[in-house]
Amino acid sequence: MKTSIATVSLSGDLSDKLEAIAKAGFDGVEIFENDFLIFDESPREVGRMVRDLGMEITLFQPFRDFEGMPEPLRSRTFDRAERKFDLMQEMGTDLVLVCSNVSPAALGGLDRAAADFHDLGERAARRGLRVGYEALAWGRHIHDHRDAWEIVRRADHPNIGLILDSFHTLSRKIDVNSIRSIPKEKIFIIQLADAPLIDMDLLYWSRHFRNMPGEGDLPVLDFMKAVAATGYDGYLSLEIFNDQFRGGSASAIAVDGRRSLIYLGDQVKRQQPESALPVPAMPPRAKVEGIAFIEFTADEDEAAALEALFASLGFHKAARHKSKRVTVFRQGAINLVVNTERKGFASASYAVHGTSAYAAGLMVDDARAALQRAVALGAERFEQALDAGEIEMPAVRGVGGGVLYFLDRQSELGRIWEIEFDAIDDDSASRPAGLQSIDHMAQTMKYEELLTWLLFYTALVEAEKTPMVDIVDPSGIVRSQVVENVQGSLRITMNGAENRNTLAGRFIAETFGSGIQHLAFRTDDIFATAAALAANGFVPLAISPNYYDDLEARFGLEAEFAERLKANNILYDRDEAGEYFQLYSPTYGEGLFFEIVERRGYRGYGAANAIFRIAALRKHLRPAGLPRP
Ligand SMILES: O=C(O)c1ccc(O)c(O)c1
Ligand SMILES: [Mg+2]
Repeated sequence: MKTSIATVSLSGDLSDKLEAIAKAGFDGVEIFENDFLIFDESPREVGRMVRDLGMEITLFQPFRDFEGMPEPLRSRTFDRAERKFDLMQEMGTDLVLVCSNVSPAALGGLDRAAADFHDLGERAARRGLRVGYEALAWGRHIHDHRDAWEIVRRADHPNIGLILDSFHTLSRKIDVNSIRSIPKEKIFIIQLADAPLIDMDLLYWSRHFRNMPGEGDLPVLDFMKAVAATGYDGYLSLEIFNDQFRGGSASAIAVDGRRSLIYLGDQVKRQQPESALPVPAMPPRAKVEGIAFIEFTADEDEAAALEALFASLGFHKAARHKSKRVTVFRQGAINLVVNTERKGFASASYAVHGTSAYAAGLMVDDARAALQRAVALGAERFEQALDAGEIEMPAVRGVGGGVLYFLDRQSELGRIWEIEFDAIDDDSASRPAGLQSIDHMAQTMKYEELLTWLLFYTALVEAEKTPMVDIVDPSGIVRSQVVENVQGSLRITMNGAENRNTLAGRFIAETFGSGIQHLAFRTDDIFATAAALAANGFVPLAISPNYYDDLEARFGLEAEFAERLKANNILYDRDEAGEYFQLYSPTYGEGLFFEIVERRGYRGYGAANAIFRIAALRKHLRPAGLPRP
């Protein structure tokens, strides 16, 4: 599959952009005129830079306000085109994108536009160049690819073709099936972009909010399936106008971009196996049975404190690693691993982030296939030296530089606890509290990283995103996005902090990076669990009594039931599907905390309760600015 991206999609100057694009593995690049105009090198030099990086220039763009001009503007427009043709020949590209005219001077009429394109095609042919016509969603006369295609068809010139851009077609909700009958050789290139659904002016939406296929809400896959049905096998080229991407890391955005195209191609190939799109073969998205373990890194003192907390939550010390300072705490299907090694990656993570949950293990259908897919999608493989008797566990780098491991039941990985660990008898007095499994894992990150990890997870494993919700923190907004599978066996909540004053923002600042901020454990009986926890000496996060008065009124709860919730500091939510109960621990260290939930049919995450939980958790933070104890 040939991949390309428009330089406008990334931050930096042209040479920074080109380097990031090449490094991410793209085959081609669209040179956006402004990126060239503000750059000091000659067109010839730009062409050389692109080719030295092993890429080609897929097209030069945009050429604006061309078709339908009255004289004398028409002649001037053709002169302007000749100047750009000179430039293209120096750069070494044969394709220019002409976007539909937005000028008030433009005259309508498909035949007039077709005649203009025929003439332009003659001029282009003399130089061996090609012209692709794209309908902008806000074009003055032409704003629908069906009209643009009709103009190209009537222009009837081999050097004139159509450029389809998913944003322009999908933002206007134009039926994508109209693409299927276009001859593939008349489609000169495909531009791709997604966008979140926001009700706003089309031009503004397009210029500021586009994102990578799969990151937004537009049916880009349907668009791409229609394109593939024509037999199209050329470049897929990203054109992403996005304010945040322009200010972000060019290399990170480029990696996301290439991942989005590979994932899109993969979906097309699976749903339309007969399509000609040359997509790299890779295993399907991994099926996740659950989160098999979470691994913490800590020093000896903090490990002891964590251990005491785990004991109060009803975990028992279950196994010790045969050769490493690694202990497993278990309850139900939950494995919490504490690593106090002084060498290796756990130790390096501790040095950077302090006590933290730096790794997670997913139980999947085929761990090695999951790794293969992750690598095909451009994920960074994680490997470290093994001791004798250790099993190699497939892994990639995840959020905040942490590690995401893959286990399965079909290989020895499913017996990791028996193979690498010795079972131990726990001598503590704590009793199980009915915690069954990890309901969800909450990862906190900067807002700019949300789309990256959303795409990472959804491209890699069988899981989908749910709509973004705003969480109100007394010090700002945190955006929350969920990735979950239909079975509910994988639930990841990602919180994107916009500033460092929110609880989430502080977590990132204090632990020097993104990571797992909390784990939610599932119980089948929240009240029995609360009683068992109390017997173990667990002190829950205290919730304001005012919350319970409001709750009683809001849901029409029985006074006795509301009183019971209040007595146990349990938060409550309800929707059409059922009821939800939440109980929290205070924060540990720099903002790490635990949650216990019971779901009675409910599928959400208690977003309405977040403000109460955050306000309560904040009381446990040490004042900002004080050094770590
Ligand atoms: O916003 C624009 O003007 C613009 C220009 C060129 C394109 O290919 C496009 O999709 C949009
Ligand atoms: Mg475009």
